[in-house]
Amino acid sequence: MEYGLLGKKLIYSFSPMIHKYFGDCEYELVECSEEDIRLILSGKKFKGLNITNPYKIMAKEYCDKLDESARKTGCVNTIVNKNGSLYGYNTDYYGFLHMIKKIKSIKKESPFSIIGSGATARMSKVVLEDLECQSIKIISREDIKNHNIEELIKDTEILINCTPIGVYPLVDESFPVEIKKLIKLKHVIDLNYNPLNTRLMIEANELGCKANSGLSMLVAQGKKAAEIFLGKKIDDSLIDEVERKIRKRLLNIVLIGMPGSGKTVIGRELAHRINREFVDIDNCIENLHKMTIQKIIEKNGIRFFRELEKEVVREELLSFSKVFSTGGGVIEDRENWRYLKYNSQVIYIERDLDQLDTKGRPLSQGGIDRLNNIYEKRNPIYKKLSDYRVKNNKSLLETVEEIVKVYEKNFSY
Ligand SMILES: Nc1ncnc2c1ncn2[C@@H]1O[C@H](COP(=O)(O)OP(=O)(O)OP(=O)(O)O)[C@@H](O)[C@H]1O
Ligand SMILES: O=C(O)C1=C[C@@H](O)[C@@H](O)[C@H](O)C1
Ligand SMILES: [Mg+2]
Repeated sequence: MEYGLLGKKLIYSFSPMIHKYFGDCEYELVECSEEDIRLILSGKKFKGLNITNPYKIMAKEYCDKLDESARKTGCVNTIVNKNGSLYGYNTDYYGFLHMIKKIKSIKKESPFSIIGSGATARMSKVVLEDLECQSIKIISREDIKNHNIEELIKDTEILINCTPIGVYPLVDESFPVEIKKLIKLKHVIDLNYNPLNTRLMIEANELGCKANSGLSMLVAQGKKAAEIFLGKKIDDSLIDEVERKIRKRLLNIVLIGMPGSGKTVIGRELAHRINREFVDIDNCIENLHKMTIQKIIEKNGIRFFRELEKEVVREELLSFSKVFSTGGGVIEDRENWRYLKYNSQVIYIERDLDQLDTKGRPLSQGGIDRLNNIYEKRNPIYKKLSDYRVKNNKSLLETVEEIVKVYEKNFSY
């Protein structure tokens, strides 16, 4: 192995993609036990490594020299092999520093709470101290179990999650601090990045707080690691560019809206136009159950159908880089709401009610009054869940073109 990442569980990692952008080097993901990692580090048959959880503290033992970031944090996430001598760094330190400096609304006077007690929590504390932040509380999982934590950290304005809670595939794991009780909370930084919007971030947004994921830190630490691996300077401006590229490449586009509004035909054409895979959730349900939606509902009832739909939504919407069309009723089940947000930008397709196609759609039967009823109930939810709204009262190709423009302009945010 030349370059790569060692850690216990790595299926969620974006590091190979990041190192492709910065160094275009062979970069492998290697899941290791502690014994494996000790053998790899002592064998020294590599050029450069990143180390992730839970081995960042242990990795320090194998380094002949540590830079300041590694010394101060007591953790190593980057090791370069120079003629048999191992040099250890903590590029997370630089990545987090870069990220925090970019968020203009964060002030050093703000009360911070760091949740976690591992290497990431240690590193975050050192960065905040170096930035002369005045109030930093560190809360471990033990503290959460033993105290009324929301009372203890009630002044928190900025909360930083340094635990892996909510990381793919356990995306639904709920955060142990009830953030709605933190009435001064303004900003949540979740240092996880897969899914792109974590449950904690989605809940923070619902409370009106700002939320950032760890993607910006991950890219910035990757840039620093690439510089160390390759022994060359990489311009800082590339950090934002790579982050934008990654977001644009990974974010799904999910189309929601009334039954018969054009989600499937638009989705198919859009995917073709921007060269992405297209997935129609209704079509997945039909394939899974080997029956048309109409038949499934006639035979087993709407409840049964909604359960199948939820199963498929969960399976499909944690992937990346696709265009999805959904069934009009996907928003009826609140548990699907988060799934629409985890890795996607949601576009509400709006078409005049008298233009909606009702053929073969059992729930749309009963004329315009029936459609009006459905619309009154669902329209506020479609609006609430969507990032963009696009009217489909023009030709199909014009509607698709409008969505392509939204995608080109906004998807990297
Ligand atoms: N802009 C448009 N111009 C002409 N026909 C359109 C337009 N948009 C949609 N249609 C037609 O409306 C019908 C319904 O479209 P489609 O099946 O894509 O809707 P849908 O939103 O996916 O419905 P469902 O919620 O039932 O899955 C199709 O026959 C489609 O060709
Ligand atoms: O998830 C990842 O790919 C990584 C996470 C952090 O631990 C980083 O320190 C590491 O370099 C890469
Ligand atoms: Mg459809």
